[in-house]
Amino acid sequence: MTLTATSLSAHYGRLQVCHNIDLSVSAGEYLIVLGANGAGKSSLLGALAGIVASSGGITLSGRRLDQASARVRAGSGLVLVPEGRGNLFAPLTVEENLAIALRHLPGAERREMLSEVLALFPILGERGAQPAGMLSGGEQQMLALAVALGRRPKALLLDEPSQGLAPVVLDELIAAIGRLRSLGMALLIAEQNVRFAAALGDRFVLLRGGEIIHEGAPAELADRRGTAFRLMGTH
Ligand SMILES: Nc1ncnc2c1ncn2[C@@H]1O[C@H](COP(=O)(O)OP(=O)(O)OP(=O)(O)O)[C@@H](O)[C@H]1O
Repeated sequence: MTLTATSLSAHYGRLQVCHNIDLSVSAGEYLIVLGANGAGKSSLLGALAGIVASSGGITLSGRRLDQASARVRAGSGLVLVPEGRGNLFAPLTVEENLAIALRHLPGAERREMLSEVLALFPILGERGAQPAGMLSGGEQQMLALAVALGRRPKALLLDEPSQGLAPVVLDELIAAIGRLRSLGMALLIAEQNVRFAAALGDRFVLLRGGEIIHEGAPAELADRRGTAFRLMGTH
C-alpha cells in the first residue's frame, strides 16, 4: 500500500500554489512535509484529499484517485485531519464526537474500534463527558485523530498537528502519533515545527514556494546550521 503524488499541482482559481510535487509514502512510513507559513503545505494536503483543485496524478494502493471526489477519496482510505482540528464538533462531548465518527460501522466493529482508539488515546476515555471545545489543544488533536481513525484510513494526512501546542503537550502528542505506527498506515504530516518533524519522521521533504526544494532524513534536522534549516529560511 503506497500513496503517490505525481507532478501534482494545487490551484485556487488561476493561482497555482503547489508545483509539480512528486512524493510517495508507503504503509507504516511517516513522511513529513516541512515548510514555513505559506509554503503550500495545507494546499498540498488539500489537493491530495480533493478539497483543493489540483492537476497531476494521485494513487492509493495503485488506484487512481485524482479524478475522484473528496468523499470517494476518504471512502478509499485517504483521510485528512484538517488544520485546527476542523473535523470536531466543539459543543458536543468527546463520546458524542466518537459516536458520530463511528456511526457507519456495524455494532461489533464499532465497539472494537472504540476500544482501539481509547487504548491509543487513554485520555479520551477520561474526558468522555466533556465538550470537545473544552479540551486542551493536545487532547483536541488526539480526538481529531481518533475521529479520523473511524474512517479506517490507509493513508492519513495530518495538517499541522502541533499548531498552538505548548512544548510539554507537544511531547504527549508526539508519543500518541508514534503509537499509530502499530496500525501500519502511511502518514503524511505537514509541519513547520522542526522538533516535531525530527521526532516522528522517517523522511522529510522541504516545501518552499509550493515546490519541494530538499529531501532528507530526520538526523539532518538536528543540525541548526544545516541545509534544511537554511533552506527553510527561518534560521
Ligand atoms: N483559499 C485560498 N485562495 C487563494 N490563495 C490561497 C488560499 N489558501 C491559501 N492560499 C495561498 O496559497 C499559498 C500556500 O498557502 P498554504 O495555506 O497552503 O500554506 P501553508 O504552508 O499550509 O501555510 P500555513 O502554515 O500558514 O497554513 C499561500 O500563498 C496562500 O496565500
